[in-house]
Amino acid sequence: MEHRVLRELVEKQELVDTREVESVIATLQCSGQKEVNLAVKNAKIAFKSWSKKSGMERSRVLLEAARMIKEQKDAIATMETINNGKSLFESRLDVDTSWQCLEYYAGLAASMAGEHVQLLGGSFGYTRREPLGVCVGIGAWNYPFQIACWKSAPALACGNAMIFKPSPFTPVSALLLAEIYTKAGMPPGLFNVVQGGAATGQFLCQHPDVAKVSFTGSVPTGTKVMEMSAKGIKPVTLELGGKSPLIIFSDCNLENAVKGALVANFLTQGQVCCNGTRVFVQKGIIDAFTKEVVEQTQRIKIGDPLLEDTRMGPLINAPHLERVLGFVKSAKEQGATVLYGGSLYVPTDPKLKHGYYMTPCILTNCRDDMTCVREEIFGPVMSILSFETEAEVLERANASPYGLAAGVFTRDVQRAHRVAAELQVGTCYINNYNVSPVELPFGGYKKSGFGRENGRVTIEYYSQLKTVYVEMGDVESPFENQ
Ligand SMILES: NC(=O)C1=CN([C@@H]2O[C@H](COP(=O)(O)OP(=O)(O)OC[C@H]3O[C@@H](n4cnc5c(N)ncnc54)[C@H](O)[C@@H]3O)[C@@H](O)[C@H]2O)C=CC1
Ligand SMILES: NCCCC(=O)O
Repeated sequence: MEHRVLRELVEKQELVDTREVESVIATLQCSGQKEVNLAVKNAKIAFKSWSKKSGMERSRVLLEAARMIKEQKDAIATMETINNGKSLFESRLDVDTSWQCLEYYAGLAASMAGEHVQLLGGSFGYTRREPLGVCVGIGAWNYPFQIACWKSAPALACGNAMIFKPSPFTPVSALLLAEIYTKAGMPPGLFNVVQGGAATGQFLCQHPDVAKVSFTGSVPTGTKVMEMSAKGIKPVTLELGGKSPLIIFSDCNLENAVKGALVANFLTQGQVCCNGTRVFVQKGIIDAFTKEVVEQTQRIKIGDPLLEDTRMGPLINAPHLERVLGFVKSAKEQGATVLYGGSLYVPTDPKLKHGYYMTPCILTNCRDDMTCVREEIFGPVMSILSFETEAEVLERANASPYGLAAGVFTRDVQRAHRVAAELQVGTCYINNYNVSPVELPFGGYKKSGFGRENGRVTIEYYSQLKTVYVEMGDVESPFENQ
């Protein structure tokens, strides 16, 4: 189905049938080498005119696109829910952080500047911050629209062109973004969407005219993307997986800590890279905390994600559901206690009965060496671990190959900052979790990747610095009068 048609159906609310489990919402063709070459060729042409525009001109187009996204928020969110399965409530939040990202980089587009340096004898130098060229964005399936915006907004603001490949599991919403960008005034070809899986991704990474790759996905695929990019000496941004710790001290505000733990584990059915799935709770409050967490988790409304009061929809697909349930099974085998959930969920609505639903899971009696505590599950499974001292919990929290995020709940302000400084992670939340204001950089340490999305610093990842030396005197040559 052509995407314009799909969007019109959403606007007219004629997509009711997509609530039928396993119904086809769109059929799209994979892009092969030929289509990738064409996309790169068109992007190169568009780059020529776009990169010559002033920052203010680029800013106006991005602001118009942000306005259109805001205006079409409900239609885009509905599409995203159909695309991914997350609740409509959450899709709306994703659309908000998407237009906010465009607005933010529109604001920075005109401020891209170099510096002026005075040198001996009146000579001077200056630097110019210049775009890279044709950038590639490769996205995961958990935040399809948001990832497309978080990658394209800074790239385009800096004067680059972008070719974006969404995950083949969620191919639709990036197309809406392409339409919006074009209507907002971007030259055709400046933001291209190509569809496909690993092969298409490889064509993109290996293309000699691609200047940079920004990737969101798993560590094994990120490794391959980096290898391919290394062959072409291309810079990469890697937003990879995680197994983040959430540390709850006994002096915390318990009510907030419980809410934080749910937000850290159950958004988007737990399929969030930065989730705080290793929940370390200080011994004195572990019983009170666990009781309240279980009570609140039991109340999460699971079901049709298009309904206003649903907070948990289905997982992305059947193999992934099986994989997540497999982690729960192995946790039990290794001695963990399933205090709540962790099983297949069959909604009462007969249309949903074959959906990929599961109940959110709380595991206790966990040890650091268990698979559920060491490996990224990417599903709604929270492991609760007990600790006694700050030094002990820091050592255990950092004992992971990942370093995407962490959280700490405490009323002791000095401890909060001390712990944040010691945690080996790219983002640390104090007394909250999983809030992603676009003004703040987001990205990982260790195997969770490098480079950043959002924040002012991302301008540096989508531009390069040229130094210009200006001689105000004569050339002094060592070869003169020899
Ligand atoms: N740090 C972050 O910001 C985020 C990280 N993730 C991580 O992503 C994973 C889940 O997402 P998935 O889509 O399953 O990851 P994935 O690594 O399987 O796929 C990600 C993207 O790479 C493409 N791809 C697959 N093989 C490729 C290859 N050889 N060359 C180039 N591209 C290729 C896929 O088609 C998809 O678009 C989890 O591990 C999660 O932690 C997910 C979202 C955000
Ligand atoms: N809004 C949080 C982004 C995290 C992720 O892409 O998984």
